[in-house]
Amino acid sequence: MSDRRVVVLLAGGVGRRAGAGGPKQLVTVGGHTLLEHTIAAVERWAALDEILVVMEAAHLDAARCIAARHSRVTAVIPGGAERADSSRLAVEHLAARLPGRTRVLLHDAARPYVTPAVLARADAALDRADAAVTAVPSVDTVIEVEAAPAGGGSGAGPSAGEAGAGDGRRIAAGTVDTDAAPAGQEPGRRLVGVPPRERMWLVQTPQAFRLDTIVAAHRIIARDVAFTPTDDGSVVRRALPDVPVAVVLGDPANTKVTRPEDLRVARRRLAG
Ligand SMILES: Nc1ccn([C@@H]2O[C@H](COP(=O)(O)OP(=O)(O)OP(=O)(O)O)[C@@H](O)[C@H]2O)c(=O)n1
Ligand SMILES: C[C@](O)(CO)[C@H](O)COP(=O)(O)O
Repeated sequence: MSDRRVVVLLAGGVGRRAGAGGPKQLVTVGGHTLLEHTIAAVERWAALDEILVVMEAAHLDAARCIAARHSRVTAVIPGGAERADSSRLAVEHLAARLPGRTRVLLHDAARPYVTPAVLARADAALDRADAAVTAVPSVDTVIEVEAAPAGGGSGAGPSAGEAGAGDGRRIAAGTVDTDAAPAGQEPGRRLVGVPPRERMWLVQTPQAFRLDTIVAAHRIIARDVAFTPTDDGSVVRRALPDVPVAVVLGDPANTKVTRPEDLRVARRRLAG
């Protein structure tokens, strides 16, 4: 019998950056909520067995109402405070009833443009690895930045390619939020490093794992309070350094709805 394939849709965020006044996954775009668009996109993958939805706790009823129209959604469970908490709750929920060999694809509900081809590529990677992420090569040069010293200091920072000052004030990946400051009032930042572009890929979801691997990894990092992962591949990398995390080609079109402009684009891309 072939392995069961479960897609976990992570919809446990509150959507602060999208500025929609509530979780963006419940915003209606082209006649359907973003969550429904993502469920429908995942349902187009022929190999799918089931979908588990993780929803922000205050909006469980709305998600369950949506799920009732999709027979392959088997449960809607509450998420946690951080994305990694939502992932951990999801995989623990699955581990309570499914074998360790189950193929689990964790996917952002905020990525409604996912295609069957990308889901299939992530899934196929599990034939040769226990963990795999989808990613695309960066077409832009990636820079590392830190907050500029008070007074705007343009002082000489480390040269291109160096790791940076490491003074603890570096802006962590994922926390640089240009929406945080009104236009024209950008906080001062300076360039401290330019990693070689050919090594820079932008990680996306779906990310695919054997259930026993991702459960073990999340149990380990749940005790690692110094670690604040922004995706599940990095959870495996940190918790189980001997487990290779395969990288398979994602899709530049599989973007994440994060900011208000992404919702405007979604209205065009997901129209009728
Ligand atoms: N505690 C959390 C936080 C996020 N997510 C989900 O993970 C994906 C990426 O999260 P993000 O884009 O950060 O969404 P929000 O947390 O809603 O955004 P914000 O940080 O702007 O509040 C989304 O599908 C989101 O719903 C989750 O399941 N549980
Ligand atoms: C998992 C992810 O989509 C990979 O790019 C991303 O890290 C999610 O970030 P978010 O801040 O939870 O949207």
